[in-house]
Amino acid sequence: MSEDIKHECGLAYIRLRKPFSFYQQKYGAVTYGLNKLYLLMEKQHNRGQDGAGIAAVKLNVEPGNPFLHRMRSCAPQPIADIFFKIGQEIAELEKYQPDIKQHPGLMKGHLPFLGELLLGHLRYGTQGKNNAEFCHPFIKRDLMPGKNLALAGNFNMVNTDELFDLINMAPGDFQKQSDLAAMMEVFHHFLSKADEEHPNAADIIHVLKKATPLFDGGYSIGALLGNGHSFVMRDAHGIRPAYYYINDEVIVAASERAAIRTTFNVGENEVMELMPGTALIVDDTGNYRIEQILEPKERRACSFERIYFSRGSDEKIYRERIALGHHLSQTVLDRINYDLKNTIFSYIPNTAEVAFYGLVKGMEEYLNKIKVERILSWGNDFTPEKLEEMVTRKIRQEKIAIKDVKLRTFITEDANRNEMVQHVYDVTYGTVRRNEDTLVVIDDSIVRGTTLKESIIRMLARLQPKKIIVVSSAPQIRYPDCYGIDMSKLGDFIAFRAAIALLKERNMEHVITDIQEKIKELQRNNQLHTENMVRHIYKPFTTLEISDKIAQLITPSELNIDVEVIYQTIEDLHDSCPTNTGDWYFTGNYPTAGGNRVVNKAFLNYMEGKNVRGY
Ligand SMILES: NC(=O)CC[C@H](N)C(=O)O
Repeated sequence: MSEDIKHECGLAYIRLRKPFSFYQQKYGAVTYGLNKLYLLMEKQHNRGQDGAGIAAVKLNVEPGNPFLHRMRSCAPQPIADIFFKIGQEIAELEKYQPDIKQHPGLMKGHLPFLGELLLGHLRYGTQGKNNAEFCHPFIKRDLMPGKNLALAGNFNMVNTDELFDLINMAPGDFQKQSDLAAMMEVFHHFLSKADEEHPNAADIIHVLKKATPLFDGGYSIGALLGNGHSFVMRDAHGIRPAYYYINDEVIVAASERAAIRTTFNVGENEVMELMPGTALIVDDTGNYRIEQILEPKERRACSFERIYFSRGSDEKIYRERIALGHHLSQTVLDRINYDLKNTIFSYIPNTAEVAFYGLVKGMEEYLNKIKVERILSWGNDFTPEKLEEMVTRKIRQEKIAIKDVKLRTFITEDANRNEMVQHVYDVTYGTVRRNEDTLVVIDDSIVRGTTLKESIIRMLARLQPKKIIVVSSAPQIRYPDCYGIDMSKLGDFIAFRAAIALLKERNMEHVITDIQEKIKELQRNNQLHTENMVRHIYKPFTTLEISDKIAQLITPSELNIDVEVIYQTIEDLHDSCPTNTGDWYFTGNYPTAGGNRVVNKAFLNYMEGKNVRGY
């Protein structure tokens, strides 16, 4: 990936079903649960690097003793920071009682985070600031254990303000900025009512059925209650991912299947997908149920999870990324006029590597077909040399682009800055034959196109290829995300800028102002949610015209080199990733009503020069 899309948040939930002595005896570690939580979080660290947090609830604590603990960190390595602190606490205990780890009961009493219920979170903020205060889990304390709540999730709400209104609450300055705060208040509102009806035994299903219909957004959330109950739930469209694994000893849930597999060393089919609209609910005795809370709606699981966010070590995701690359091979062959001798294939490190293998596989299939055809056409007319030359022909693949460590340039604003910025990537010299070879490089998506322009294209041009073709394994990103990816400003998207540039070139600027007027009218009538007006910006053009404009925009003006861009088609995306059909950032088809509101608002913000998110 040439530029950071702020990923998704990551969720990690563990419920220990046995007493601590069990884990101490079986695994020699009273901290078994915490160790697993650490692994489960670390294996998903790609999902959020603004900060991390954990919460723990202890079961059967004597009244008067604390049972809910939480720690959050925004340190550069937040997960390590949290668990290092816990390690220090253990070391401190051992200083005075060297064999305390042999006494599970004592450990539980002394170590705050040694709880049977554990919740971990990795954050990339989509609302509020990126400091520790906004890191999950949020907690709500109460004298009644059943009204204590720790909440964390991977989500973005598009109706944060409305949520406070719906429960008749005036949010404070901090709360206003946070969708998690809004969600917390909604849950707590219904939880408190239910707790009053059934003290310390609120019916979670009832609470979820009351609270979740109010949420407009994509979400997977985890919660611990002070009385030892807990749940994990996923939105009705399945926009955000959630998986779980259950055995006699533990109940586990996380955002990524591969993280659970690795942490608990279990098979693909042992880890289940938490289906859209359902909740995994665990009571204070460790019994669980999967309950359909919301009627499942059309499945629109986020396709970016497969293209880029989730780790490619998942066996299905790996195959899907291969398919993404493979689907592009025919278009690439056409573009290079089937001239494989003079074409070099490469990729932008590191996430595009798997799609690259898929692309190369497609090329190999073509080459093998040609080899067979040629050899057959020779009949008996060949020499060993001729045959050898033919069978040893290969697709030329090189590691050309190299991602360097982040260059924190000390020069920020002067002319030298561009010179510095281009060194974010480097190239391998001596791979390309000057003015003869075409370079094909695949990336998983192009959002702003700035890194491509400022660094990658400039660097690749130093090798003096005849042509550079940039291939994107994702389709054109045309519309903002509002369900958990921090990609919300229209003016940032190179596809949007290309469409605007084309409108201007062709004297069609009236389209832009017409749309603005129509959106304003919708706004006046409270109808912003009814239609995605930004679609009309792209309508006059074919996808190819926009791709060509993008190619121009990412070519630095001083470079005298031919640059082309090829994008994945929507159809091939769906064919490659059949279970994750969520594609609103490519098509503008938002699964929830709030989506249209966000995209229309994003357009107004763009027109008014406001650099703020559309939700
Ligand atoms: N990426 C996410 O899932 C973000 C979660 C939440 N909206 C926050 O900003 O904290």
